[in-house]
Amino acid sequence: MTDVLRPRRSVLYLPANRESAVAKARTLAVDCVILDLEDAVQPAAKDAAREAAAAAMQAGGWGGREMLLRANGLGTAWAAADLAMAKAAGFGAVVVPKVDSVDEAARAVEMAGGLPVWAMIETPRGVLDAPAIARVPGVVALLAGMADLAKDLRARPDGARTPLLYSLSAIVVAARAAGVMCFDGVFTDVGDAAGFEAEARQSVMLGFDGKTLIHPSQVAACNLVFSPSAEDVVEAEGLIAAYEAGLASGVGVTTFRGKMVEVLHVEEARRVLGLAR
Ligand SMILES: CC(C)(COP(=O)(O)OP(=O)(O)OC[C@H]1O[C@@H](n2cnc3c(N)ncnc32)[C@H](O)[C@@H]1OP(=O)(O)O)[C@@H](O)C(=O)NCCC(=O)NCCSC(=O)C[C@H](O)C(=O)O
Ligand SMILES: [Mg+2]
Repeated sequence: MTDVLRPRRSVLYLPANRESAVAKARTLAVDCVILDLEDAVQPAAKDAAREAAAAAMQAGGWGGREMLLRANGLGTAWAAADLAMAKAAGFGAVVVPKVDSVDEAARAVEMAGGLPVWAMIETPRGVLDAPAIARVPGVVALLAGMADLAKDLRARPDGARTPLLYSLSAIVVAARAAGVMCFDGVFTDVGDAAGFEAEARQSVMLGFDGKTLIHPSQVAACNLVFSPSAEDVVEAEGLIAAYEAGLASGVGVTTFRGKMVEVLHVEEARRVLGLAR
């Protein structure tokens, strides 16, 4: 069972075998850490990286950060050992790349041995099957992999990610329909702070719960953009108070700051307050 009100704004990837990054991640204000064994680790280093990931977990020092392992794809020779280690070493969940179908999602859940699965949607087929993948019991989140997806689509994303918007929204719709979480893909230009912030704001607008990151410089902006602001909290409290005043006077619909308020707005306002807390 996943705690839906636990903030998961910033989800940082790092190569499991890069010692300086592992040490740095323990000091960063990230909500989730993904030790990567897949694309950030070259084939010859896979076994050593798996050992490094286990050692990093056993050494501790991760505080309240949620710890995930990104395993290699299920079709590889490394996946079974990756997932067995994740369970044995005490990771909180596993990220499974390139999940293409319901069958593959079900296999991931089985191989994860009870650990929650965050399924990566990063192939055209994965996008089309995302609604069914998200409903597989044991899958608790969809993770957008927009670099792989753009490659497979032969898309050339602009600053507004125009050719990817269909897929990004499809991932959010699939996740929300199934009641699981969803996280946006990475922004690869680590030197472009303004570009990162703009993309993170677009993630929020699309409905994602958080964003995956690749560099410490992206953490603070991500947390800020995905946190309810002080104004959001004041707005939510005012809206709930207005709705409750309406109920007390016998009406189920009222206005707040000139806009209609119904129970659905109150539900969203309560979610915002829960997150802010
Ligand atoms: C992108 C990087 C390769 C850049 O590396 P580098 O230029 O060496 O970074 P810096 O010199 O600026 O690093 C400064 C210090 O910060 C630490 N660091 C860097 N990145 C991280 C990180 N991700 N987490 C924690 N700490 C980090 C460095 O170790 C330096 O520390 P120190 O020496 O003590 O000062 C690099 O940032 C990187 O490797 N990022 C993560 C790459 C990764 O994990 N990729 C896989 C996931 S993304 C993906 O696969 C896409 C997806 O699947 C899709 O299809 O879209
Ligand atoms: Mg990928």
